[in-house]
This record gives sequence, C-alpha cells and structure tokens, in this order.
Amino acid sequence: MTEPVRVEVRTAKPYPVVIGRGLLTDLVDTLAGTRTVAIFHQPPLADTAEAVRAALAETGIDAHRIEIPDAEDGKELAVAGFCWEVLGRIGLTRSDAVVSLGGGAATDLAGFVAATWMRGVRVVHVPTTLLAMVDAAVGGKTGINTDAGKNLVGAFHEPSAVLVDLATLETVPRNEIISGMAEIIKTGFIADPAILDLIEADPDAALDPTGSVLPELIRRSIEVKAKVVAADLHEADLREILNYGHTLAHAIERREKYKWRHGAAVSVGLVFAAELGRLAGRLSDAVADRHRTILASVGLPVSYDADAFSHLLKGMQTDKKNRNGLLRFVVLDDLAKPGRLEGPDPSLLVAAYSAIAKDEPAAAGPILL
Ligand SMILES: NC(=O)c1ccc[n+]([C@@H]2O[C@H](COP(=O)([O-])OP(=O)(O)OC[C@H]3O[C@@H](n4cnc5c(N)ncnc54)[C@H](O)[C@@H]3O)[C@@H](O)[C@H]2O)c1
Ligand SMILES: O=C(O)C(=O)C[C@@H](O)[C@H](O)[C@H](O)COP(=O)(O)O
Ligand SMILES: [Zn+2]
Repeated sequence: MTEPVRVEVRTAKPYPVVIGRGLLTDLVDTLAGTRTVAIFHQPPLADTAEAVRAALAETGIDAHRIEIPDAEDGKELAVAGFCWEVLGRIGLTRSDAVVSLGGGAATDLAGFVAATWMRGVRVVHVPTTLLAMVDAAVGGKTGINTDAGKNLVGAFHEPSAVLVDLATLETVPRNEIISGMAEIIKTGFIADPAILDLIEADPDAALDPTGSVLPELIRRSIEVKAKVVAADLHEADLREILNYGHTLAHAIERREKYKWRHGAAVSVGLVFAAELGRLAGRLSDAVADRHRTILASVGLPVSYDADAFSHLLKGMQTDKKNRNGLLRFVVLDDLAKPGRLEGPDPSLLVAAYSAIAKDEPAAAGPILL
C-alpha cells in the first residue's frame, strides 16, 4: 500500500478515512478555523494527546485534552456525564469539535458525547488500535454499555473525518492486534475473502504492525465498511452483516463483565454463527471449518464455557437485531454471501453451542484480559 490512502465514506454527509503515517498535520488542517476543540483520549495516549493539543493550540485553537478511563470502563454513563460537564466548562459550542484518540471504546464514548452534546457537534476520530481503525471509527455507531447490555444506549453520529495513523499501532500490545484481527476476519467472511487468503498465507505476517500485509488488510476492511454504511447507515438491513458473530459476542462480553476483549468475544461468536449456518443446512463444512482454523491461527479463542448457554441465551434476547421477540442471526450461505436466520429452533441453538462448548472455564490469558 502506498501511503497515504483515502477511502471516501459516501453517506449523505460524506467524509474521508485517511490511512497513513504521522497524520498530525492532517488533523490540524481538518480542524483549521475551529475555535475550541476537546480531545478525549485513553491513558496510554496521554503524550500523543498532549502533542495534538499543543499543535492545535499553536494555530490559535483553544484545545483541551481530557483523559477518560481505559477500555470498557470508559463506556459508562458516569464517564459520558463527566465529559458533558467538561464540555460545558470549556464552553464547547456547535461550531466547535470533539476529537477521539484511542481504541474503539474511546471512539464509541467520544462519538456518543459528540452526538448528544447540544444534540450533535462535529467529531473527528483518530483510532489508535487495529480494531478501532478497521471498524469502530468508521460508520457512525456510537454508544455506551449499561446494566441492560452492551451498546444498548447510543446514537448514529458520523465523524467528519477519520485519521488512521499506522504508526500508532507500533505501541499497541500484541493481544490487542489479535483482537482487531477478529473484525478483519469477520469482514473477510462476509464480503472480501481475499482477506482470508492473505491471513492464511502467513498469519504471523498479518499480525505484524511494521509489515506490509497489515496495511492492506486495514485498507480492505475499511473499504468494505465504507461501502456497507454508505448503503445502509441506520442498519435497516444490509448493515446487519457487520454484526456477524456479534449476537453471541455481546452476550459473552456482558457475562464476562466487559473484561474479555471485544475481538475475542467476536471470534467465539463467529464460530457459533458458522455452526448455526452449518447445522441449518446453509453453510458447507469447508467454510464453517475455515472459521475455526483461521481464527485459531492468529491466536483467537474458538470455544467457550459449556455451562454458560442458558445465561448467554438470555443475553442474546436483548440483541438489537431481534424483531417481535424472535432472535435474528447473521449467517452465511457461502463466502461473502451473508443471510439471516430468524427465530431458529432452540434445538439448533443448543446444537451449535455444543459445537463450541468446552468443559473447563477459559484460562485468563492475555487475549481475554
Ligand atoms: N462503533 C462501532 O462500529 C464499533 C465497531 C467495533 C467495535 N466497537 C467497540 O470498540 C470497543 C473495542 O475497541 P478496542 O478493541 O479498540 O478496545 P479499547 O478501546 O478498549 O482499547 C484496547 C486497549 O488498547 C489501549 N490502546 C489504545 N491505543 C493504543 C496505542 N496506540 N498504544 C498502546 N495502547 C493503546 C487502550 O488504552 C486499551 O487499553 C468495544 O467497546 C466495541 O464494542 C465499536
Ligand atoms: O458497524 C456496525 O454496524 C457493526 O455492527 C460493527 C461491529 O463490529 C461493532 O462491534 C458494533 O459496535 C456493534 O454494534 P451493535 O449495534 O451490535 O452494538
Ligand atoms: Zn465488533
């Protein structure tokens, strides 16, 4: 990939996703002329946030950096409340802007704060994890977790730009790179099987943030997401395909009190969805088995506690894709041929779950915590 690359997200209010290295100048250019900017960042990004704040301040912008709690602890109502309070204190108005700097938890939280402050102010996302680059920062889904479930409170609020600085990946812990790979693999199965070929050719190379494979995987994933959200921003139909594997994944995350990485839960959810497709007689053994093999090849989990099914079933009942009390899953009819499975017979769910169940509770390895 020759950098920088621009992917346009052609929704009603189009915006660019710029993929490159050292994009501080792009951020300064994007925000030129803005009076006040609030930069919400996760703790490991404090130095970067300070550099961004200083660069914006040099151009005359009243720039503030605000640290938010790390990871899913940031996607809490109390944190959103704190952010709204800060925006009030710094006098951020509708002609001003919010910047998110961090992983998907930061883009989701800052996006939600921007969506709700004064009923919507501009937000620019600077995703710094693999998962946030390929998925969370693009498409305008924002939200927080509540006792009722994962992401059940939120808003569609599109960014005015997304700046993907590949250099930030070099400090991301390996388990977070692995977690992001789950969403890339999801994208491979639903829309772009060339992604799967690239990963299978050399899983280690695919995970290397300094190599040439990962930038291509990032670009391909963003291109798919941009096309899907441009066609169906509000998830009336097509956009549901991006939720492949997430029905079970969100129930797992909730059961694990949000201590499992999102990508780890998505990985287990993808294998479950593949088993559903296979047992419903819709997906071939070869494609179903390929899920397990490719996810395991990059170090992602592919099974979950045997005892958890009834708990997870309850969690899945709050999934946003459900209609009229019926569970609805994204399943595959083939590679890049996503469909829906509505109101599956409970025996099918049990059979699919027993195909992913394991007797011992998952060991708390780095991918989970
Ligand atoms: N809105 C969407 O469309 C969408 C899509 C996918 C996922 N999500 C959400 O995204 C969240 C998961 O995002 P995530 O996987 O990025 O997790 P995360 O935001 O929790 O970040 C993971 C960890 O990486 C650290 N980190 C971030 N950037 C770093 C860097 N450059 N160097 C070192 N450490 C760094 C963070 O501080 C955190 O500890 C979930 O809440 C999920 O629901 C949203
Ligand atoms: O962008 C989408 O649409 C997705 O479903 C992408 C998912 O990877 C992401 O985890 C999203 O946050 C899930 O959305 P939700 O509507 O199920 O909360
Ligand atoms: Zn996801």
